[in-house]
Amino acid sequence: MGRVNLENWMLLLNPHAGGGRGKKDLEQIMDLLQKAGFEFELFISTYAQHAIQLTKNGIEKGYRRIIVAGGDGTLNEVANGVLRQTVCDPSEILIGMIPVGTGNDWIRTFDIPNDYKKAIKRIRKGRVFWQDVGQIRARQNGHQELRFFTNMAGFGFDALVAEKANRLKERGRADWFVYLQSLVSSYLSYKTRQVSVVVDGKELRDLIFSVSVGIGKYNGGGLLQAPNAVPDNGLFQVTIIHKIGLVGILKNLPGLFNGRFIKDRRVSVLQGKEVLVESAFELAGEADGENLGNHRFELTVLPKKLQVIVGKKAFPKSQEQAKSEELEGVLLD
Ligand SMILES: Nc1ncnc2c1ncn2[C@@H]1O[C@H](COP(=O)(O)OP(=O)(O)OP(=O)(O)O)[C@@H](O)[C@H]1O
Repeated sequence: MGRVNLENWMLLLNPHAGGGRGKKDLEQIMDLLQKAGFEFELFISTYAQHAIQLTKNGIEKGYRRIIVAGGDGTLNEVANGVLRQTVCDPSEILIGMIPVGTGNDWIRTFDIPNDYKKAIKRIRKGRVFWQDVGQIRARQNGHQELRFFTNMAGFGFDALVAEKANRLKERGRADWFVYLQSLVSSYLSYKTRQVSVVVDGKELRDLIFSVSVGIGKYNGGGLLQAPNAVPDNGLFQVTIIHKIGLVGILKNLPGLFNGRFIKDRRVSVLQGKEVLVESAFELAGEADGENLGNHRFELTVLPKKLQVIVGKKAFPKSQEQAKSEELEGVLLD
């Protein structure tokens, strides 16, 4: 027996996710959801950022439960739709995730399996978590952009890798090597910049290779860039990699997969509610793998802003989580 209410879901699918896997697997996903007893209406994104508008439309129609079938970028757009709409309080919306993407980094922190059937089982179980959301104000070509993110934002090298990976994805590539290839080619073209990072008022100014600001722990298709991030503690984990050479990067590669790289002397780890990343030079930025901005980024954490369905092993049970589970009743029968 499922614990979640199975009626009135919107299924928002990105056909482009996972290099076209969304389109290819649409029938299979719908079939599995029907077999699991879900009643849903299908919404398909037809262009980049369309899922923001589709989410707003669905909420206007009365939907309060959303299944996202896509990758981190699709979840990002849905979160932006939920937080920008004005019909209801965002806390009324429940989000479940079926991973169809390439990197699928959000699910790694939140214990959602890659297998569709198992992911749907998790949604049926309906274990609710109130996750923090990042708000980012970026300046690009003189105008301000406002974007929310659910997993991680990256600046400098990180963002260049995301930019190159997105270009490869646009050409239909969706394997893990997309990130590896982007990593290598980014290194060859990247210039370390003088960057100022201000975390809760304290400034660090240095030649910086990359800055990651995490709510979740993983980025770039499984790299543990913010190993100590706790997604409901109201704090970003900020990982700064200072100037580093190729030998240093290669030495730290295994550590990027298990989080040990943060012990390197060229790495600083900070925590805070507000982060400002700024450079006089062009500095690439990304949030949940989507590119944005190029000079100045203001980030603010919005504590426990989004209600998502997670797996049991998402993290050790904190007091906050126990409290959030009490609130589950709101969305149950
Ligand atoms: N119909 C569409 N055609 C082209 N692009 C689309 C369409 N619908 C959505 N998009 C765009 O697809 C991009 C990639 O989506 P998403 O991030 O979900 O998948 P992914 O990149 O394969 O996975 P991940 O981010 O987990 O690596 C998003 O930037 C989104 O704006």
